[in-house]
Amino acid sequence: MATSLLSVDRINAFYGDSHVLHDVSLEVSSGRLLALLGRNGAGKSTCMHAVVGFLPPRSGHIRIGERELQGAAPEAICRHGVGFVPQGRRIFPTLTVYENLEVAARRSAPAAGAKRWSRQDVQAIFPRLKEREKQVAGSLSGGEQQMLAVGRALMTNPRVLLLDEPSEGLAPMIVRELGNVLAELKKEISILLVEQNLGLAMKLADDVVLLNTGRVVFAGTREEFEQRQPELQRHLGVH
Ligand SMILES: Nc1ncnc2c1ncn2[C@@H]1O[C@H](COP(=O)(O)OP(=O)(O)OP(=O)(O)O)[C@@H](O)[C@H]1O
Repeated sequence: MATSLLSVDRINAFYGDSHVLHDVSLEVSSGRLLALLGRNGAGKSTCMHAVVGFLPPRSGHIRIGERELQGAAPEAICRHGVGFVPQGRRIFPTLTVYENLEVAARRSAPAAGAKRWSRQDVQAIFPRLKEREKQVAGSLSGGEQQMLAVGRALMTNPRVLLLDEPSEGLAPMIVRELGNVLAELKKEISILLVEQNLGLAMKLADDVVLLNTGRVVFAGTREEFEQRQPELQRHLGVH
């Protein structure tokens, strides 16, 4: 049986008085990719923001391995091995690809169980980033910028990688290319993926959690999800 790496256990999160996540639980197992699905506004990004410490939940637990993350600051959560690629790819547009990767590098020892990533390791997964090494990041295509954003997160030596809608705004051909490199990447690291593109999510997912208005309406393997897809379709956006 796969061992749990990132565990989100019955969290409740609020924006002011607005209760957005209701007893949400999920487990990212070691070596697996979990796709977190749901319509616009279902609470997927909020769930990621809860994990990385931007919106600490009011109740529940978040653990990586044995370590409790609930209540920890975002820097500490990152140091304990949670890498985050937010929606909209935060890269430094005026720095080169090389510089973007190097400034993200963590010099301290990786968290227990994490790999130390070098720029060369990242470029082996994303050969485009080798070809474009000297180019300023702002001049890259959308797909390349997304790869760079993922590469920057890898340079922090995460144990688990959180990707928030990596395909957003990319042309279908580029999404296919991104899907191929993410398929390679998932051999190296456990991933929590938020994705509106169901085709991409199904190509990559081992496990699926489906949210509707901040509540889990399905949790299981991709195969179980696909079997129940006709009845679950109403909880998905039209993509
Ligand atoms: N900063 C905020 N302040 C108040 N409410 C917010 C804030 N951010 C999100 N919400 C609300 O929280 C709920 C969940 O939003 P969230 O962004 O997590 O959904 P999502 O599933 O990621 O959707 P999307 O695909 O549109 O990003 C929505 O009702 C949204 O309007």
